[in-house]
Amino acid sequence: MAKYSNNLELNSHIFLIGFMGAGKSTIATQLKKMLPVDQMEMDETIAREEGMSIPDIFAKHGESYFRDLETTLLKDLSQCSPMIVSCGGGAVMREENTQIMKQCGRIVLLTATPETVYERVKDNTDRPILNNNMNVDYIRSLMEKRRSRYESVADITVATDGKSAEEICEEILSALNIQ
Ligand SMILES: Nc1ncnc2c1ncn2[C@@H]1O[C@H](COP(=O)(O)OP(=O)(O)O)[C@@H](O)[C@H]1O
Ligand SMILES: O=C(O)C1=C[C@@H](OP(=O)(O)O)[C@@H](O)[C@H](O)C1
Ligand SMILES: [Mg+2]
Repeated sequence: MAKYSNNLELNSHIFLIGFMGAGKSTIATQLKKMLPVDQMEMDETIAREEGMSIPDIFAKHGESYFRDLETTLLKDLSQCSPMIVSCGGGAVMREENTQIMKQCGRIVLLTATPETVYERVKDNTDRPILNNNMNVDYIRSLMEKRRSRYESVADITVATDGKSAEEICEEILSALNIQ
């Protein structure tokens, strides 16, 4: 693991994208251990700056308010030194957001099957979009709606089912030629 950390300078951000539960936050944390750069969790930053949780932001202000916060944060990020960015699963659905990401980083799509996603997120109540629809069928249908968007914006794609965080990171670094 440490083999990456001594001689590497990232020259652009690494944006982790993909459906809820694909493992973006988990993999960002693992990548941070392998690379000498900072990590940014978009949801966490937004929640901290707003002083309330993501479900509370959705409940109080609505989804489009949250989406505007994502865009503002990405604009700010584009001015920062390279880091590993764990995006919210819906961030790339907005074209403006994708343009910002493309200009200042590489986009890594993490995938997982609907069944895997369900198993990973079923006991969690932090995702307002799933809170009233926590079942495999709904996850599958929303994933299908988003799939082409995710695939078309990604520079590389890594499937995560049945893999450890370390294995996934090794695949990402290899595909990005970072070693
Ligand atoms: N490769 C993996 N194998 C098993 N569990 C995982 C894996 N990646 C993430 N998880 C688990 O799935 C849940 C959702 O992961 P998270 O990183 O929050 O996803 P995302 O940020 O994409 O929504 C967490 O409980 C996490 O521990
Ligand atoms: O897919 C989405 O629309 C969302 C994904 C969430 O992040 P994760 O993908 O990290 O769960 C969070 O940004 C918000 O609940 C909306
Ligand atoms: Mg996350």
